[in-house]
Amino acid sequence: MTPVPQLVVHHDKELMAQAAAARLITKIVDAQSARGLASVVLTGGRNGNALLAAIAASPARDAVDWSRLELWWGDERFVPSADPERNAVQAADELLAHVPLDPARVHYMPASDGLDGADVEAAAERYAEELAKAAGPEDRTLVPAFDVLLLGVGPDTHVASLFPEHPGVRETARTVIGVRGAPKPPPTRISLTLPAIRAAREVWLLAAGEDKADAVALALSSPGELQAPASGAYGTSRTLWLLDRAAAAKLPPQLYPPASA
Ligand SMILES: O=C1O[C@H](COP(=O)(O)O)[C@@H](O)[C@H](O)[C@H]1O
Repeated sequence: MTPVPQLVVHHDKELMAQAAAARLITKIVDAQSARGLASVVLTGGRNGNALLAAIAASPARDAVDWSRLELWWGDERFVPSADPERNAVQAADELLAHVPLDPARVHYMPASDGLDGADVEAAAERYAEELAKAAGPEDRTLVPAFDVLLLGVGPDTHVASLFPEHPGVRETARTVIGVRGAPKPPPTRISLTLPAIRAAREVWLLAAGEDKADAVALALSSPGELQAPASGAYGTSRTLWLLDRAAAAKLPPQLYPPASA
């Protein structure tokens, strides 16, 4: 059964990033205590980067055993590996370059100067194979049951690189796709699909700022994932929307959580 989304509304985007960082640190520490390893899927975008920066600034980051963290990406801009537009380059600037990760556990999506060159479909297939190898027999799909999968919500309700009415949002067979002609630049990207996203134990959707208010209201009024891809993103045990007041401003009153800080 699809878990009902839970909403937490913070006062502003800075507080939202700090609270999300505290939440993610705790989640990673708990997963490492329970299973030895934790796995997190990172997002790009302003809110995802603010969350990483807040982790970097938190003294509690030292509670994480960074060498026992598997990192994946939900999407990537298909540009050369050192291009500042890459989500991975931005994540390195904000956090990854400042913590002692095990490089073998950091699963970058391919870049356009990688083994497949400019062939984005082959690059997507390569990432799908890497995910499939990591999926254990206990996983019911071709991707691991990630502890937390982060998604920034775009102002048009896109998540990862799945855009409204775009072919990728209809994909049901593959776990990773090449995206061409994305409405947001750069046009060529790699993305997890909705079935891959839904293999995560917990999916956390991040949206802050007034430019996200329409998207949040639309996605949470269930118009369907074709029109609002964010509405099709949920986890097997929890779906959490982390918002600030500006992004929650257009939610219908029955959805607005009463006791958010
Ligand atoms: O292009 C992308 O945009 C979305 C949302 O970004 P935001 O800056 O509007 O929050 C992001 O989630 C995705 O990973 C990224 O590739």
